[in-house]
Amino acid sequence: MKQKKKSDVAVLLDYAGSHKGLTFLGLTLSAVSMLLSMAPYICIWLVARDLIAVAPDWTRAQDIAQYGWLAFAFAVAGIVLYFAGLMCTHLAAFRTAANIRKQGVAHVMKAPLGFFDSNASGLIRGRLDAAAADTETLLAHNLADIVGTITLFVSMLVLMFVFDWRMGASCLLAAVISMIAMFSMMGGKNAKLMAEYQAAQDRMTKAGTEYVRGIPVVKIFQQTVYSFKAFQEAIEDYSSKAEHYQGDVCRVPQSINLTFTEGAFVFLVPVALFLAPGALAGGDFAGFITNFAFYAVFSAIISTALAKIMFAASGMMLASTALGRIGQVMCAPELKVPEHPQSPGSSRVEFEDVSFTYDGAQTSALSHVSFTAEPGQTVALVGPSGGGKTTAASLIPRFWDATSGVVKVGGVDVRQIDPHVLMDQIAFVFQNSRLFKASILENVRAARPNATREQVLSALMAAQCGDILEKLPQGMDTLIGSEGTYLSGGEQQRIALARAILKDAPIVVLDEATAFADPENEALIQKAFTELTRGRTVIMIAHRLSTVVGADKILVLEEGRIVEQGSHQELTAAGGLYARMWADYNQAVQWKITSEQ
Ligand SMILES: Nc1ncnc2c1ncn2[C@@H]1O[C@H](COP(=O)(O)OP(=O)(O)OP(=O)(O)O)[C@@H](O)[C@H]1O
Repeated sequence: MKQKKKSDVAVLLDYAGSHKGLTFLGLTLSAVSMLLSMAPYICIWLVARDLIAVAPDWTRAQDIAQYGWLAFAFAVAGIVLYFAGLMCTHLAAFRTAANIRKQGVAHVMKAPLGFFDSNASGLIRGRLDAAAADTETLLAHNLADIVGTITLFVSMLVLMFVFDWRMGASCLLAAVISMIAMFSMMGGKNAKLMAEYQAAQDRMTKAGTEYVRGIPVVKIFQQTVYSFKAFQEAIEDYSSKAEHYQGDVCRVPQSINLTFTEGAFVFLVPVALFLAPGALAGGDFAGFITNFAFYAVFSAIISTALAKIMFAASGMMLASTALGRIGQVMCAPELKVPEHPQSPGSSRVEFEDVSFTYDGAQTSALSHVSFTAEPGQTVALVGPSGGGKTTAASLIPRFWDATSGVVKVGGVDVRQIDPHVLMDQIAFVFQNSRLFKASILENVRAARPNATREQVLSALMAAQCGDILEKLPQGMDTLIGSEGTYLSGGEQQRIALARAILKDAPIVVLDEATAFADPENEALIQKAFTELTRGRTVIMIAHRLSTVVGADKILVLEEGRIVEQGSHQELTAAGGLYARMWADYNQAVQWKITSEQ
């Protein structure tokens, strides 16, 4: 059965949780305040009625001061309740937005780590933050305005019968036409146009951001005209859509809407002129004038309420888009946690006929991969770019789960191991290991929060970071990334290695790229690698073949398959892909040495 889609307001109220009551209280106060704000108009009507009744002997109108005070009291009470209502809706809105942020972050925390690879965490946080903020206006202001306006319309229907239904109907008619014009801009086929217009606006913002981000590359390669093209196309697309929507589609309904919003009395005057002769003949001209005065003044509130509804409609759209973005975050896949977790028996890593396809990809990144890394062994993954090395390594700490086949650690399927226990078993170092904006001490200690300073220092020394500590003013207490303390790529890599050394996990997954490093750094990184991998099971993604010569086993991955495996000697003797890669590597080294001579 097709499930009925929940309205945006219902979804928001779900997020409000226990603060739902506060929202309803705020909305009730807003409705009551709208009723109170109409009372002064009735008092004005009473004053006008009494004055006209006693004219020209005004002294006989004794109750008018009393009506004046009453009007004042109602107005003040209306304002007080309005602000009290706003306070409730604001509190509820802020708490709901906080709930959205909390629930979003809690959900994202359950996502597999690989999710953050394709969805930068900053982007997720930014999206969640902005979207949560966008819902605030709806809950804090717009809903109260909508409830206030509905109250106004119901009261108008009542007032139509209390005073003069024909004049009341003329005011109501103006309001109804204005609303129809407004909704025609947003409903039907215009809703699709509006969505396209908003999508074009989104694309333009993204293209602008991309353009600004790419400025350094653009400058280096002198590609100013080319790079601006995408941004320019996005701007042109947006402006043509905006012109079409705002200019062609909205011109007429917008004009009608504004005319009737600002001139809610347009039908009142002709209706009054039409009714005047009858009132004169009927002998109650004074009553007629009084009613006219009431509706003429009352039409001012209609304009204000309609203007509020217009803002509310745009707030609804903003919140609807925001809820869509929040929904995307909430749809992040969840890492399945085993009900009866098992403990890994050793540091053996095993792939049994493992295949893996990324979400949305046409081809598999890994196909039927099987291999074993015995405790203490080093297994190197080599092969052409895109062969699946990083993917294979990512399946061990469950960045992703295998699409088919089993990845085992210590004889247990990784999906059956408690994620925390699994993480404790594995230390991983990637090419661009991220360091936090914190001290070196805290960065390294992230691996083992209860480690002492001495333990951190000894990990730093094992990772060959002595020279880094020496040149920094506060040694390992120096904050990284602030006040000019920036570390080179190779230096950052060594700090990340210290972190992995401190973790002291039995399995090490490492991406051996030394792309950042100068020869001096490279030698130090190699030493740190040796410290880190000693006595551990190591799965190493190797980019430079010199580092894999001593590996116990080398797996050559091409297009997601293991095409060769064996030791360096066996593979070079086999004369296959590895032998060709090795020959190419030596030639490149030779060429480097010759050109440096
Ligand atoms: N997050 C992702 N989403 C979709 N496809 C991906 C993703 N990451 C990698 N791929 C694809 O999976 C395949 C294997 O990529 P992988 O990064 O594992 O190769 P690799 O051997 O590590 O390459 P390199 O040596 O260049 O780092 C490639 O075709 C790649 O395009």
